[in-house]
Amino acid sequence: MSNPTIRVRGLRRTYGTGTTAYEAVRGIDLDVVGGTITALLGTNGAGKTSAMEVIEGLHRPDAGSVEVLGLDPVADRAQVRRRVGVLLQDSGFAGDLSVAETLRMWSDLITAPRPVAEALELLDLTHRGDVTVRALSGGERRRLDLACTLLARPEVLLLDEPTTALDPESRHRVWQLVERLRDEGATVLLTTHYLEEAEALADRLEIMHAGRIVRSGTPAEIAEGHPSVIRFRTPAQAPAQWLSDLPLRHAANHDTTTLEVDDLQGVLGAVLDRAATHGLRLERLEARPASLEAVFLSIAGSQPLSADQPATQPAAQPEGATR
Ligand SMILES: Nc1ncnc2c1ncn2[C@@H]1O[C@H](COP(=O)(O)OP(=O)(O)OP(=O)(O)O)[C@@H](O)[C@H]1O
Repeated sequence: MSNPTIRVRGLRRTYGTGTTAYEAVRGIDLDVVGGTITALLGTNGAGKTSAMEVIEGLHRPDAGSVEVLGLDPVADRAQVRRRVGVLLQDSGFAGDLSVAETLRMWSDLITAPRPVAEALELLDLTHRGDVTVRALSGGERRRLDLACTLLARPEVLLLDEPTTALDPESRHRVWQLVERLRDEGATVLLTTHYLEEAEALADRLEIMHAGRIVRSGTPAEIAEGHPSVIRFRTPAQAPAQWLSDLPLRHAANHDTTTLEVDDLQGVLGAVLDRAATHGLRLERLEARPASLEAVFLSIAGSQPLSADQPATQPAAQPEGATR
């Protein structure tokens, strides 16, 4: 295999020093092959942004190494900047410039930029070109962020939560755009909290928990071995034990019947046959294959700390509050 476009080995990042030191990234290895999309997923506070910031060259690693396009993102910053597009979680724009002016200002800094009109069109912002940045919605501002990132036609895209704050339609469009850029040859590493999108669109997933990568692989490889789920409203007239001889991993039977199964098609067929035989209507019937959600629940429920970790931990935080 040729060298990966992004190569990370033994990456560690610590905040603070001495007794207040906290190691947010605890030795991760990561390869992103050229022309693919990798999604870095994780529980809240897992260390995704802390790792991305080192890969982006905003911080030096405390240990380990990062190479992007064979270059060191800090030491070779000037070369890396020309070839790598970075989308941070928050970026500052001058609120009183218009959308088109903002893009023109950025494009003046770039050799051979993508035309501003094309960048506006890619992010569905053409009709907002004359609006001041201050007047944009959160989702439009995020799209402007991404438009600025794409001006330089980067070979590598490092995107920290590109679809956060977007409505479902815009999210869908951004994912289509990211896929298209990948198909044109770009290499993409992104973080996201949207598991279904990552599952459907990323070539490879890396799941972080408590500073480490705990699962890696294609979406199918990662979901493998986790149960599929059949769910329906429990029919009032169902005879006792009508499903008890089916090969179920687990069954919960309250107002809603939830069956965890390995053979989704086989068990679903048997359930439908029996419902027909007993004249039962299965309201709100759903059948879902093994999903990342199940993997996530099993990771989030696992012990977060192991013996070799430092004793100092940050105070408990509300969901989503990382800084
Ligand atoms: N500047 C900082 N000083 C101290 N601790 C920090 C700092 N930034 C992040 N942390 C801690 O490092 C850990 C990892 O944070 P990070 O933002 O990298 O996680 P994340 O996976 O991106 O989380 P989320 O999905 O919630 O955005 C968290 O426990 C966070 O509180």
